[in-house]
Amino acid sequence: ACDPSTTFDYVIVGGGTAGLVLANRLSANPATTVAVIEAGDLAYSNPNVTYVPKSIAEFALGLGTSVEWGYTTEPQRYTANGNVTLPYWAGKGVGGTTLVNGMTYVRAEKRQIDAWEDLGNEGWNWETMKEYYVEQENFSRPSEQQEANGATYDESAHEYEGELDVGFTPYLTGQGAFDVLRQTHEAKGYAWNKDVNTGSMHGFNVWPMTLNVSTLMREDAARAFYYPIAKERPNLHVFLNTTASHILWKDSDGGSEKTTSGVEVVRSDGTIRTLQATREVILSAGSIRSPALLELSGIGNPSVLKPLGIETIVPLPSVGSNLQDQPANGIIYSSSTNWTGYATFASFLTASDLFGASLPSIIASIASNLTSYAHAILSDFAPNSTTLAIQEQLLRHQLDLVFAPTSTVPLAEILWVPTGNLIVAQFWNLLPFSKGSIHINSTNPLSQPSINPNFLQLPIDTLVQAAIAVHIRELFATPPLAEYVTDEVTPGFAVVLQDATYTDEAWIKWVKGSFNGNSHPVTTCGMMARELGGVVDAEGRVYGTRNVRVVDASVFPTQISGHLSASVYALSGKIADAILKNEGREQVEDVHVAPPHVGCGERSS
Ligand SMILES: Cc1cc2nc3c(=O)[nH]c(=O)nc-3n(C[C@H](O)[C@H](O)[C@H](O)COP(=O)(O)OP(=O)(O)OC[C@H]3O[C@@H](n4cnc5c(N)ncnc54)[C@H](O)[C@@H]3O)c2cc1C
Repeated sequence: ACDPSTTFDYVIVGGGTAGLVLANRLSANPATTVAVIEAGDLAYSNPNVTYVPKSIAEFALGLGTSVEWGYTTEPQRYTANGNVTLPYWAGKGVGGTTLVNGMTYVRAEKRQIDAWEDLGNEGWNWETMKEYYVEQENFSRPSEQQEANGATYDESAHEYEGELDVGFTPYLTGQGAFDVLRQTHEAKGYAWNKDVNTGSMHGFNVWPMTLNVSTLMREDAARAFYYPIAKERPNLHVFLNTTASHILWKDSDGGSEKTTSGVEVVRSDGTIRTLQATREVILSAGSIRSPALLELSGIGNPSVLKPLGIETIVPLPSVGSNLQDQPANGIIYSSSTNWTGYATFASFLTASDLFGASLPSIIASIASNLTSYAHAILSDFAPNSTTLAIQEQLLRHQLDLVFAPTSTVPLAEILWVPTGNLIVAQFWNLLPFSKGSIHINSTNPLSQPSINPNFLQLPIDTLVQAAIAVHIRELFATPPLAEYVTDEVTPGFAVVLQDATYTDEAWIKWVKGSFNGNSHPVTTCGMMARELGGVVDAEGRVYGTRNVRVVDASVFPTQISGHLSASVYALSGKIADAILKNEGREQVEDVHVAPPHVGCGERSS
């Protein structure tokens, strides 16, 4: 039976960062019906969401509340004691992880987006992504006072009439902090970067945030892409507090590719319902839940599905594997100044900055270890997820891209946070080689999948983290910054001797004993050539299916040096256009070849 209230052209699972861009674009045509299924609720006037922090103590107030899933990782084998579990954050509600994130708006490095094309993704390069970064943005120019505190920008890198509000925090730390940090970086040979969002990220910069500078509210995905259109589009329906359980398949579709008919969902009262999709089902449930939903629907690695009694519908062995996330540590100094405000200062450094004259020997060492790295990755994956040759090829690609002596791709990020009588340098290896996985461990769609980022699996990643730490110490010892600090609080010279080098055991031990995860998971449904272990093609279509896509951070072919949301929005905008283009093509074919298709409660033309 065809019930218009449960039948839509497109069913999007996940009303988050990617899902709401898609919903917005696909429902622009009033004749197209779109359903969004969201496990959480609206957070329109939730103060934990809307609040713009005045100091780091107020960072992301929604974490640990109802707008956050509250995941934890599997025990992390490569930590100091080998069994630490870490909190793993993800947003829940209309707006997704942008309800709880740090609001940093930083795109990516040009060369690393260009490299997505090398992995079998035709048309994915900086120029094509840039169109969407720019088109979506509603950039607010900084005030004179903000400029004096370091908030600068390149006019040509931005758009001023898009939907996504971006601007500098009105609480930006003053007290000369910008000049102190800038001069210190320049003294060490790291240039000041006037705008981190031009595709050239290198150096020291002040980053903008996803916020509305007039209303002083967080700009989450719903404020940008859903609330402004919600009332005027009866063809767009959001199912709140509704969790998708699995994709439904048509029995026979006359082809080798599987065709979906919709999605089964569970409402918060436990009732089960079906939403039909006449065109496509699009998973935008994020890097944790999109691979889980594929597995619950029979798409994945048979060695994961079979023990759970799930029939393999499409064998795609790398679903859930290739997880890449970043370990983060913090170095803290005491300061004689009492710092106030919210700091948005960051430095992005390359492998050549970190390793200097030792870079050739580091490259040689990584190159000679590639096979053993690939073995280590393979041994932590589910059986037959990938092959040694594929993992070696992917590692080689990363090595060439990131460690080449002339590479511009940032490997390290350092956030500088002067706060109270402290200056904190929070830092992470942006592009670790280690790989983890996310898989279901139960057929219950409501239970948390096993999340294993495998932080610091490969020793090179710990070494990079230690090399960043050494650089931070050098920066703290360089004037003028040196004049503003009194002592090292963390780790402290008693724990790691002042002159310890990055290979020193004390650094390695401290990094492994004190890191946290960044909750920046990507590549669990990687967009890559199928031969490389890709899960989706260059338009987000799941291999082996006719009308199922994944569109969210899980399809990033690689980790990036930017913060993820800007690139998730842009990626989603680009795939939405591909879907619409395809739709246009099909409609032309309908007119010429087939009788006009009038479905259930949707297209009438
Ligand atoms: C603590 C934290 C800080 C961060 N800071 C920044 C930052 O400062 N700047 C930045 O750019 N990026 C940041 N990020 C990363 C960035 O916000 C995310 O990577 C990005 O928003 C993810 O977008 P997505 O579309 O892939 O998933 P999400 O935005 O997470 O959307 C997925 C949606 O799907 C829903 N869902 C999941 N499963 C189901 C299901 N079965 N049925 C129905 N709905 C479901 C979820 O509830 C969610 O709403 C941060 C992330 C975290 C966790």
